Amino acid sequence: MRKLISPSQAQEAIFQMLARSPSIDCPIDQCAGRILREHVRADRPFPPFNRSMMDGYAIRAAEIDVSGTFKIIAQAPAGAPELTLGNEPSVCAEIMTGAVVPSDADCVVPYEVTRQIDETHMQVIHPKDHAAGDFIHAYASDRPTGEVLLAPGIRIGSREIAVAASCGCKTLLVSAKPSIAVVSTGDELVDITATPAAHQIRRSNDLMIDAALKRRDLPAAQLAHLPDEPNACQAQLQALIAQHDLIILSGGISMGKKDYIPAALDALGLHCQFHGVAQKPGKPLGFWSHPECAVFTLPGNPLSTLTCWHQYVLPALDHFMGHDSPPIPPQLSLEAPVKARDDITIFLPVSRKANNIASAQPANNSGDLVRILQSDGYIELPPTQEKGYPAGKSFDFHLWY
Ligand SMILES: Nc1nc2c(c(=O)[nH]1)N[C@H]1C(S)=C(S)[C@@H](COP(=O)(O)OP(=O)(O)OC[C@H]3O[C@@H](n4cnc5c(N)ncnc54)[C@H](O)[C@@H]3O)O[C@H]1N2
Ligand code: MOO
Repeated sequence: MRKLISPSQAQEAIFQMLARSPSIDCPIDQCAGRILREHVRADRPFPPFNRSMMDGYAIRAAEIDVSGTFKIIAQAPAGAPELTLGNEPSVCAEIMTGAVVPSDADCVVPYEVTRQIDETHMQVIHPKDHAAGDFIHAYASDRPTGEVLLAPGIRIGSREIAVAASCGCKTLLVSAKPSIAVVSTGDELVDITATPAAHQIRRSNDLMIDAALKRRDLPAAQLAHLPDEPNACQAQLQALIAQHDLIILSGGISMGKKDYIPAALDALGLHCQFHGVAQKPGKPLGFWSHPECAVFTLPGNPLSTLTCWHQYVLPALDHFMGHDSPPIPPQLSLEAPVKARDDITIFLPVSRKANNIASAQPANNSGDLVRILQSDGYIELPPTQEKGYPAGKSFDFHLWY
């Protein structure tokens, strides 16, 4: 490990070195969850005509007299071109929701507030209750033609799909998904299909990372396992670096005699941006870069891997994809006093209770992956000379994926 840097310096270093994903055209029905890389402008006004908001009658408001009676002279269904009421006074058109309001009408009166007199006449029950503009979604009142409706960098959800579809976008320019390899290391680890011997454990970090990536719609292109043997480890890493944009590796990066990863990455010509962060868990976190590939080395203890994935890899993926305005983390306030450190940041697992209260759920240590089940996420406790924080103090909360 090198000189420890702070969590914010680590994040800054990652953002500075990480390239941007290229943009690709994507069919609109496959864009949900992706990051937009173009401006989408209104190709016509929103709405493109005076749209009736109710089923009822289109009238001229100034013609409502004490009798409230109108002659029905036309039908204006949705999907029919604009019509006019003409010169005859006190006439109306029967109109449907979504239909174009006749050019010389200015008010829509819903059926519920009228009474049908006969086949061709209706009466407005309370004549004084209606005015010009009622129940008309006016032409261009939402947005004029040419206005930017969607800007680059946003995550596309159902609302954005609806707006883009309304503008006639069959495809959208979005960030290409990176090819990601998730890599585990360590001779003590066996595949879940194998029965572990007494000295072995089943591999779980790789599946944990892949599951979190899948929730972000970025499944790993490859899961690989490296042996604790320097030459094989370096050769396999070289092949992985050649094939993928990002590598998320867990384990083999602290100070053990068989922690070969840092030396292998150095030997392969990658540049170590940092190795060692003043935080717990996750102190041996590292980041190596190369023009075509970036490697996150997450400490192998499961809670360290999980926390570092959330704190560093997830924002880095957003940055890589061009999504630069991730949501501001909610603040939770401590239910009871907690211990902190004066030299390092603590990421403390907590459960989220009503009224945004954080209840500490510390693990036994960062190898305890079962206790994490009782937490909903973690809060970030910066270093403090007091070595603790009182009940009621608020901190950024990050939900587990
Ligand atoms: N002398 C020092 N020793 C250690 C330091 C240190 O600063 N000085 N840091 C400690 C910290 S903090 C952590 S965290 C760990 C991280 O070590 P590594 O990244 O080298 O991880 P390993 O030693 O390979 O594994 C640690 C632990 O996690 C288990 N593990 C690893 N990968 C997986 C996986 N894919 N699935 C499930 N479990 C996994 C592994 O079996 C070990 O038990 O180093 C401390 N040591
Ligand atoms: O990074 Mo370690 O998580 O303190 O065991």
